[in-house]
Amino acid sequence: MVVGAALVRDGRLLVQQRAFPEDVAGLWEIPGGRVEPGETDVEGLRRECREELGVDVVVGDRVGAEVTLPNGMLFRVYAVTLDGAVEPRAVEHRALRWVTASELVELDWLPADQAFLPDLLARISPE
Ligand SMILES: Nc1nc2c([nH]c(=O)n2[C@H]2C[C@H](O)[C@@H](COP(=O)(O)OP(=O)(O)OP(=O)(O)O)O2)c(=O)[nH]1
Repeated sequence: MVVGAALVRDGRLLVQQRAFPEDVAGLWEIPGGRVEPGETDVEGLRRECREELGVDVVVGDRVGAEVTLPNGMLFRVYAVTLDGAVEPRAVEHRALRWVTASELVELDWLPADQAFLPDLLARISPE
């Protein structure tokens, strides 16, 4: 299971640019990662947000449908909010951006993410 965070603030979604592995470096994704054995989705997503962004989050409702990744893993997205005043920073990634709806559709996304872009767009207030 892979979990992803849909973090929207002031009508913008937080996205991050992968630095590795080489075949996907430069592509954009939402924060998250693999759920470890013994973790719930919520625990895994909170851990990944601490590791990748250096922030605590509150995990809310599911966003969109589950997607099957090319490696066979399931990918689930959850709405999250920041828990505290710490600003997210790119710990493991090349860059972070808060994007509007029109910027979101222009990014080079990891291929699997195309499936839930409409659900992410629906979470961003119209410009
Ligand atoms: N975090 C994240 N992973 C995604 C997205 N879309 C997508 O296909 N993936 C895939 C890439 C990887 O195969 C898998 C999770 O990758 P990851 O590198 O973030 O997870 P992780 O931190 O647990 O990885 P690892 O270093 O332990 O291998 O999910 C996305 O939007 N966000």
